Amino acid sequence: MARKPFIAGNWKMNLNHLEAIALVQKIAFSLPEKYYAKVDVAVLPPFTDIRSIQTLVDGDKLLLTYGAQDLSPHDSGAYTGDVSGPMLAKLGCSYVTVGHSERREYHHEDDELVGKKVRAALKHGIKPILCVGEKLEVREAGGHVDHCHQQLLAALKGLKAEQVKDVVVAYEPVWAIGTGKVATATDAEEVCKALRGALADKYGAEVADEVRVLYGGSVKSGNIAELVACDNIDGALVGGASLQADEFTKLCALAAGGPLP
Ligand SMILES: O=C(CO)COP(=O)(O)O
Repeated sequence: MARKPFIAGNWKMNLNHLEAIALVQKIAFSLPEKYYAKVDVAVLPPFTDIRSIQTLVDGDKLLLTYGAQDLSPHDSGAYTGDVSGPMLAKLGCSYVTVGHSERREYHHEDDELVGKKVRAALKHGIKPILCVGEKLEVREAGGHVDHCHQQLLAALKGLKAEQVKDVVVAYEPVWAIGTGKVATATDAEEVCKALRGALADKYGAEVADEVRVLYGGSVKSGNIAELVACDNIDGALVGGASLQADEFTKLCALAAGGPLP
């Protein structure tokens, strides 16, 4: 089955709502609509930008989608500072990142919490972008495939095969994030292929064939083409390069198979 490439821009904690509007307008202006037939594009801004982006996307009927970078495992209640799945769904979010290594590291999120967040997203019709990835010492010890495999299956625990189809998996080796050190396409494909294999073993070939597996970590317009050329890499979760309209547009166009706009 041919999976449509998917490029998601994780803005992390960058851009206020005015800057967010300006960036989405620039992307909309520079990436002609015809590209969306061949690539799905999403931006994942901070919470404070989402309402502005919703208004822009709905008002101008943009084909770009958007989502959030985190959600609470709870629907509502006394959880100061948290934002829930129903709130994100009401804002039209299509995606939410879950288990990003920065949340695992700075907010001590473990696989159990990540799993709860995956289930919270799915419950409200939001596709989780489930991030897995190893630190440098794990890769150097040769444990990267097992590590990612374990993170994946732990987060999906308890889900039915039908639900797993709506999960997007992102392989993001921690040592490649924000460092300029991109994994080689061969290294990225090795893990993405193993993750799809793990999904096939547990949920069946049909599910594994449908799930989109992305690579993330220092992705730019200069390396996206060789990454998406790999059989098991269906696109990218892009950090730094998603903050520049020209670079992000180029990257999306290349993931669509070109030509550059
Ligand atoms: O963490 C990332 C996306 O979620 C990757 O970030 P960079 O593209 O800046 O390396």
